[in-house]
Amino acid sequence: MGLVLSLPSSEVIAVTTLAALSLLGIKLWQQRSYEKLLPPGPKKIPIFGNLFQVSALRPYPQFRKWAQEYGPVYHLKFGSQDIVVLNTPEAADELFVNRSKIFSSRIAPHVAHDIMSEGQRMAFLPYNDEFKARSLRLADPLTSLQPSIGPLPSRQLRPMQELESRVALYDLMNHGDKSITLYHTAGPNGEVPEHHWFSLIRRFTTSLVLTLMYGTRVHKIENTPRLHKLYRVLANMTSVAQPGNYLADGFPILRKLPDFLAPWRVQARAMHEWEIELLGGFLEDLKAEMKAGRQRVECYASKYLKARAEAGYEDAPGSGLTPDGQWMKDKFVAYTAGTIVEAGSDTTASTAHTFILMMLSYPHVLEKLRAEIDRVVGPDRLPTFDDEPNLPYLVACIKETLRRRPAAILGVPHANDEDVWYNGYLIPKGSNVFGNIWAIHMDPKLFPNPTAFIPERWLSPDGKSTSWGDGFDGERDQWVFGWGRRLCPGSYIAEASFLILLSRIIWGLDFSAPKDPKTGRDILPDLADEETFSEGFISIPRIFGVEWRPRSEKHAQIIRNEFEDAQAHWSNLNLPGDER
Ligand code: HEM
Repeated sequence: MGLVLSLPSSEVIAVTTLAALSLLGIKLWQQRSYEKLLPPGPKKIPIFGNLFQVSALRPYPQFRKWAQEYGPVYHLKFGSQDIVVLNTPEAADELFVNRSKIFSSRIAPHVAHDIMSEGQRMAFLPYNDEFKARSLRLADPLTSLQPSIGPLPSRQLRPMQELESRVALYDLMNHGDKSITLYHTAGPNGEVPEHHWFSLIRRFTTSLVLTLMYGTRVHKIENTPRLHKLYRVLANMTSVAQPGNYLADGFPILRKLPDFLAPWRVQARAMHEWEIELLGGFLEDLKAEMKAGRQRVECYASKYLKARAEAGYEDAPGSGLTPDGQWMKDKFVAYTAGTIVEAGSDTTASTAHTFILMMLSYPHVLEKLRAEIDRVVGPDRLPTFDDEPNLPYLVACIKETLRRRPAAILGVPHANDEDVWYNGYLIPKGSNVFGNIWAIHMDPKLFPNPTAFIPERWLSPDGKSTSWGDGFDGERDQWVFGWGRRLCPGSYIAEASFLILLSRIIWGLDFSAPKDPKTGRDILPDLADEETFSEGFISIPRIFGVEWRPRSEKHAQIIRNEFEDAQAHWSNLNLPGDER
């Protein structure tokens, strides 16, 4: 017979309680010791961490306050998700650039990526084989878009930027005062009315990325439901993907709930159907035209489909990669090209909107800029890309706009594939690591008087040159396009768009804010008020009125002639002409 311990029941309870308390004590001690290894940060509450201390849709003001309190790096917890925030260029360069092998992944937002995008949205892809297959194919010299940071391939788009900017200039000129005489209100989700001047600049940026990806253009704004849907898809994505917006992102355990207890899943699936109708529609149209033998301008998607067909995958429906892991199937192609269309449209357009707001808010800057452009270009022709070396103040004004109000205000967080030690702190594997662009751009040690708009801060001491400063490591002096291997692949395209569009606007058009009939003062959004800008991880200006007119009849005539000439080019390129 075995030994049977027979303790009185009160003793059993005492021993069990003691054991449980000791275990809990050890666990808490381990937890405390572990927490001491992490970067400093605000106090966390059990289970939820810091989730309720920050606005899910407008986190950047609080992220900046914490940067001022905790210094170069701090740690947060959103549910079970570790969040690490880097607040100096040195910290971000060290992890995202010098240790890019480890810090180039993403923690995909579960609801936005896994469900709504069926795991196919490129900007959220982890640094895995799918990402690399996508990148390698994009890097193929046959395709139009170079994947990372090379300035040269983006030049292929310049002829289109040159032509499309003529159309934008003509549109703004003819738009006249519609933005102020018609009373415009944004839609319930911030939708921009099609008659508003914001739409005219968006048409320019969207048309460019559509040409690049699908070989077609946006030749009209009215009655283009697809165009309007594109912006709704984009706005929806930026709010669904915002970290902290869905509990299921921070608490993986909730993902096991059945549908009837997980309304977000049902919603996100419906959003997927709604998105793919648009993104897949672009691809299906192109395929149909290719099958019918109709030629579009060479573009990324047509080259990709041709190359894929030659490799034996003419039809490859579905998500993910082909069985050999080499080629994207249709949904993946649609999301890849679609991501570039969405990533390249509103970020660039909204920065141009912000630029106009800055010019109206700082008239002495506008005066100085116009004097530079008039001196270099004169009244007889439009500015061109060749003028860039002689327009340092323009480049400085664009950079100051990007600094003062970066569109992707907290960037897109990276994730680390291993535990990492930095400055004596542990950054746990799988953290969501933010480069706090907003705190860096607003740091008075780097940018004295940071809320003021001072283009001169970017000029060389003799005032004669400005570099874009977004190249490789050491040269960088602004961080609006992110870091390392995930650095924005469209940065050179965006800069060229700003250069050609904004130089032409300043050259050819006068613009002013509407006046308050009572006070006679300009009605302009307040730059100090966060509500001037939208919520979501792309934070962009809400619509505001501007009156547009040509600077002189001579300027107007040149703008009309250049627009007419562009129509001939569209026809030669087999692209639709502008309908107004
Ligand atoms: C003012 C304009 C723009 C801004 C502020 C901007 C900003 C950014 C930022 C901050 C990132 C994340 C970088 C990182 O992870 O560190 C990004 C990624 C990306 N951008 Fe841009 N961008 C702009 C224009 C464009 C344009 C014109 C295109 C396409 C033609 C584009 C395509 C992309 C793509 C595809 C990604 C995802 C890259 C990846 O995940 O590897 N962007 N952008």
